[in-house]
Amino acid sequence: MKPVATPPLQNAEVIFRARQLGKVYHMGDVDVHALRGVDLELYRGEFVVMLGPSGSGKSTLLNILGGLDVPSSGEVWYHGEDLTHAGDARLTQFRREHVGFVFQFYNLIPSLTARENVAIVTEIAPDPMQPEDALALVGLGERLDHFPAQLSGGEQQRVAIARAIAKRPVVMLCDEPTGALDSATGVRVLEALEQVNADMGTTTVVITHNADIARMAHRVLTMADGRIVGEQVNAQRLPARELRW
Ligand SMILES: Nc1ncnc2c1ncn2[C@@H]1O[C@H](COP(=O)(O)OP(=O)(O)OP(=O)(O)O)[C@@H](O)[C@H]1O
Repeated sequence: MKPVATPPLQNAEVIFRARQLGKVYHMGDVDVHALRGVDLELYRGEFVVMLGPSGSGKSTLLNILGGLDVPSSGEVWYHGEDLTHAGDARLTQFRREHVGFVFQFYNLIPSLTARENVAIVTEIAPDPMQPEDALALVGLGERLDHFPAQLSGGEQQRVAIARAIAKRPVVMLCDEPTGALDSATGVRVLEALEQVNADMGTTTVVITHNADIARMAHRVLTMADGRIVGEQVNAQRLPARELRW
């Protein structure tokens, strides 16, 4: 299949805006500067891949955008709302209603089926998808009643993606979603994320150490030493299923 032309982002709606974000962790006598002045816009519907060496601040940035952590300095805005000064209760509501997280390890509940793992989230969301529909979207419509132990690693990760999308989040934040998977299985997981991004218009950020994955992105951000040091817009995107590593 031919690479897909990337639509221009200039006119797209800004979902997140970060200004001079800093994050310092105090470890005893030592200050760890995880972020050192990050400026960033994320646009509605875009697929962003974030690269950078270990310790460069990728997870810290993602966690702040998703309301799991707060910055030490600077500001982060979600639409018109200043998240920097939102209280814990508001951040919890923000995460619950608007953010889908996917991590390297799937964190499924072993005693629940795929359908039940997704239903846990849909039961507390204001406008959820049916668990069956979310699982069908990631290609698991035939595995609804399987327990995690009866699913492969890639299938478990796709259940985790279904769980994240079932509340119809505005943004999907994915930290090394293929980090524990072999290449063929990882490609299948990326296809699921690509499908969600295309079908639902969910702004998607994927952190990875794998530079090959950057070829499927609209935009590639590179971090180093707590800063964004590179930005590249792909004129053409490669479909996930064409990726090899
Ligand atoms: N909770 C924490 N307490 C103390 N230091 C932390 C904490 N979280 C992150 N750090 C430090 O902040 C820096 C940035 O970490 P971060 O996890 O954001 O990097 P990363 O680019 O995601 O790395 P990796 O690719 O290895 O996951 C590192 O030096 C890390 O040790």
